[in-house]
Amino acid sequence: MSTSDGITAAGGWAVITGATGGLGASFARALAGEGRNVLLVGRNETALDGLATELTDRFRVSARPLVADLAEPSAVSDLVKQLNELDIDLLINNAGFAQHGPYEALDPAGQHDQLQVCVVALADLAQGIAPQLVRRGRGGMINVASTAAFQPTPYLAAYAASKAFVLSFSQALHDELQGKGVTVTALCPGPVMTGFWDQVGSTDAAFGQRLTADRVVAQGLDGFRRGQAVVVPGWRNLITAQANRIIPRRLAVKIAGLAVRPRGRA
Ligand SMILES: NC(=O)C1=CN([C@@H]2O[C@H](COP(=O)(O)OP(=O)(O)OC[C@H]3O[C@@H](n4cnc5c(N)ncnc54)[C@H](OP(=O)(O)O)[C@@H]3O)[C@@H](O)[C@H]2O)C=CC1
Ligand SMILES: CC(=O)[C@H](N)C(=O)O
Repeated sequence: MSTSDGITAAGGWAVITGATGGLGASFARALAGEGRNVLLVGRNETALDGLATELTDRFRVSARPLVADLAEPSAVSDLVKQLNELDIDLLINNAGFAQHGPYEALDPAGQHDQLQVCVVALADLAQGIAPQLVRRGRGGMINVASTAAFQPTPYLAAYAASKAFVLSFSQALHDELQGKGVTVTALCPGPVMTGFWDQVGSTDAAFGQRLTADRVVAQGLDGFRRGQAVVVPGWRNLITAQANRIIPRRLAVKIAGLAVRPRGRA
């Protein structure tokens, strides 16, 4: 059985990082609902087990939980080895989190982990599976960036920079791999009310058009199937992203900082 994007439903696996909730769980449900086998990666074993059971029962697919802390370089290299023992068609590089606030007040270990998860692990996983995608000449990856990728963002400085990396990296890979039958898409959501914001601790930085996780995922998968390099769900988010490419960068930074500044703090 083969789906419209050429990804084999029977046998081929989709790997979803950050599958324990939010966008990742929504990707897992959408893909399993199409008959894909799914490998669910995250740290919360109970949540992964629960989702794997749900997907197996509902959709009669294989759903495997895989516990890994992507802030740990050795866990990422172990994961790459495991991925190469499977027939992977699709990588959803989704795990990530943000720290918000005045830079000097942010937890240094958290900042370091944020870069490990959002940048280093994402790039290592992409490179880990690229050879098998190219060898087969089909499938691809969706790398989850953000509307924060389009401009430097005060109070989300490292997070926005990490998402700018994801956007640039994905656009470059898209160009390299499209001639080899492999699609790479950067998905750039605006605010989605997931556990992400509980982890951030406030919604002060939730700037832009709010959409549900299911809608963001549906648009991401649709854009991927159309071979798009970049998907920005929501027309208002798309206009803001485009405007930030046109206006002077200094002005874009100022506006972003005003939009997401911590309320009630300096
Ligand atoms: N929500 C939003 O407004 C937006 C989100 N995004 C991006 O979307 C992606 C998904 O976020 P969202 O679903 O909203 O947030 P959630 O907090 O709901 O999900 C984040 C996922 O990332 C996983 N994760 C975090 N740290 C690690 C780690 N060290 N190792 C392994 N997995 C980890 C979490 O799993 P666990 O805790 O089990 O490890 C969880 O499954 C992120 O990359 C985020 O930056 C982009 C734009 C807007
Ligand atoms: C500031 C935002 O809402 C952004 N899309 C994100 O959190 O990644």
